[in-house]
Amino acid sequence: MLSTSLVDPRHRRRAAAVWNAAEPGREPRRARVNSQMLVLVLAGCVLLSMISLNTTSGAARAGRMLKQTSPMNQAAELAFERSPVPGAVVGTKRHRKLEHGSTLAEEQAVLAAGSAELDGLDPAAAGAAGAAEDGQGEDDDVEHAGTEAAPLDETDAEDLAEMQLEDALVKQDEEERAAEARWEAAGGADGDADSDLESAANSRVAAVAAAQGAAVQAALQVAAAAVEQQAATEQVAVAGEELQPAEQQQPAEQQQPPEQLPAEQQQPAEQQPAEQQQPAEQLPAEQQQQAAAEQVAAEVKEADAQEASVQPDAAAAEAAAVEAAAAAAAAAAAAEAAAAAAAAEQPNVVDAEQQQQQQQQLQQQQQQQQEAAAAQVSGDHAVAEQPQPQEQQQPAAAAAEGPAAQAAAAAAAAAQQARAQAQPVSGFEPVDNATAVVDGQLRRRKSPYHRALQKCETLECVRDAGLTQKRYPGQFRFPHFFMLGWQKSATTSLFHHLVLHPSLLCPQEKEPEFFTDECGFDPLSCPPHKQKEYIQDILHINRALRWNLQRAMFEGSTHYAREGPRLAKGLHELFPWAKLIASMREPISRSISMLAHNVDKRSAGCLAKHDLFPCLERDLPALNYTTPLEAWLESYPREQLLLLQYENITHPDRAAGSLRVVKSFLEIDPELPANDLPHSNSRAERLGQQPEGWPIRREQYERLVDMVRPDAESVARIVGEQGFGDGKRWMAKWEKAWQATLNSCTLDGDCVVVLS
Ligand SMILES: Nc1ncnc2c1ncn2[C@@H]1O[C@H](COP(=O)(O)OS(=O)(=O)O)[C@@H](OP(=O)(O)O)[C@H]1O
Repeated sequence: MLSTSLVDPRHRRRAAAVWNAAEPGREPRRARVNSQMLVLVLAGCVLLSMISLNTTSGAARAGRMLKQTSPMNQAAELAFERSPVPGAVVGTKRHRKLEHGSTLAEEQAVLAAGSAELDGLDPAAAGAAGAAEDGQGEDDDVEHAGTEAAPLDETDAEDLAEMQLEDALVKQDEEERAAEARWEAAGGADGDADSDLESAANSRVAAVAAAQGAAVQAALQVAAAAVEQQAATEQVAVAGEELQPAEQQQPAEQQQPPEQLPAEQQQPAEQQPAEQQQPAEQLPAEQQQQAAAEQVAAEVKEADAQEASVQPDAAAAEAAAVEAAAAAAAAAAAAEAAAAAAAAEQPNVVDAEQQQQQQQQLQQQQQQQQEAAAAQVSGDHAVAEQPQPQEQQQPAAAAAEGPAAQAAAAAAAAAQQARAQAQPVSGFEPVDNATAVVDGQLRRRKSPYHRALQKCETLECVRDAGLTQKRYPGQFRFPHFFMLGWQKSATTSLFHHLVLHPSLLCPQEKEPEFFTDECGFDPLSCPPHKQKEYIQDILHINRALRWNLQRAMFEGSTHYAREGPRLAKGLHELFPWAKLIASMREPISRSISMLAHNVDKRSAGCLAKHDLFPCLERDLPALNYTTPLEAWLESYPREQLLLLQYENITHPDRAAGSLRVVKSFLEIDPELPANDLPHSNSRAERLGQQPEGWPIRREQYERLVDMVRPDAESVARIVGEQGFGDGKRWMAKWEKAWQATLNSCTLDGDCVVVLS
């Protein structure tokens, strides 16, 4: 207003007239005043122009910074966005400034002098609001003025606005922190509660995530276990083809007992819940994963309502899967241990024979399925007599065809041998046991066989259940096997070893002799109360049922072996599935051991008088092996009988291998318990200080040998013919025992009896 009045010429003339009229003679002083006022007006115009420029440019800079640093100030940001001032104008100015090369410190030093003009200006509000309220024309003026003004001035204005905006932002942060502190002080409890809720929510999320993770892990483990089991099953199938299990050689009605049926065939569908009809380990891996994923989804959904239930379910699934993996790993470890043990004992003659037998099994798979196993027990395989497996013959044949063919054949033979060593010796299939462990349903649910056995009080019932009812994998028939004898052939030691096995249950006593002494050799005609007593008290059926038949019950009565002609048929009618174990000892030694066994009876005089011959001559004919052995072989399939040789299983270097063969035959882990045969029931225990040293005349002993030799040779023949082992080596063991006594004889013919 002032500047306008002073500059206008009409106002200036009117003011001069008034001034001159009122005070004549003031003309020179008035001229000076006028010139001074003109200078002041011009200075005011320049100042106004600068103020206008600073305000507009500051608004642009403030809006840009607000956009970058304070998204919360939406009003200022919106104003900045609507303003056409920033963009090219500000950018052009900034670009131009950089071309000048001025630093921020130089600009701030220049700005410091005039910063007082803008103190108190709120750039966020005034600048942005001003830019929003200003018209396009004014913006054009700013643009024009900016380009004409010194670049340093424009930059100074921007930086000043930026500094002020930073101060404003610091102030805003301080205010927010103060507000936060006030809010916390006033609502701490609520804050804690929220924190707790958040923590709880996080915990729940974490729990669900953990459940998901555990279940997924369980699914993966189940899938891995299934894959592993499938591989193991295929391996067993290969072994079955190679070793030809005994069951495959059984008569038609026995060739596929329930335990060999697929699980889904063993259990009628209508008798099983859906989830039990196809146990998890029998599902394809993909289905298991899908099922596990569905379970996870259900569990996560359920977690909202019942959070705690998720973890146990997932943990149970994981535990089951881990158990499965552990069982599979244990089975694999057992197989490896067996292979390693076999490899470690290679220098041993028996183990070398075992390996040869395994090779022979591979070669003779279509004819003599367990010949090698029995031969291992007998330890009578002559290396020179071993027919070469085909795989070993191939390299020799290939030698003529060139080194490459020979190498290939050798590699094949080595692979075959390695595979044979990796396989269980015979019978024992870890997969079956692993399956039994993996299938958690087995422990919670009774098989039809189990339910049928529960009701049995008669032998006929037990037989019918064993023949007709479905069993789960891993369940043994009841009873599983018999130790038939023969007496004084280390049967007690073997019994003591077997009862320690985790898959076996101990009967009431070692030698109940039930069928020979209680039932007149006809089990099914036995009085009902005795049958019930046998089932419940001797064989402890309830104990077997408590173990869900996953532990096998057996019985060992050494009279059974010799009573083969009267007992074998009846026992087979009753328990056609039973496995039979028999051990034979050199007959003269056995007879002397029998005398020691009956030292408090009629044989006391024989030993006391040191006159063995009459007693042995009396007893030996009754100790015939051949007739009862043939009786057992007539009634039972060869594959269900394991024939041991005492001299082999009691040999310190061969006992372990023999025990493995026994347990493999029984389809239980051959490595448990540790394969050390105890020495039980020795004549030393009975006779005290005189367990041996009985004199005998050479001709007497030779006569005894002549008495037993035909039976011995007959046994050796059966051993060879039936594939129990090498008959000649069998016979050689007994010949060696006889020769030991004959070697003790003096030139006068006085000998000392040496027992095997
Ligand atoms: N590990 C070991 N090493 C060597 N000898 C052993 C071993 N275990 C048992 N035996 C001998 O076997 C004889 C006892 O056999 P049994 O237990 O079958 O006798 S019984 O029929 O059950 O009474 C008995 O033979 P004698 O001593 O000659 O009487 C035992 O000493």
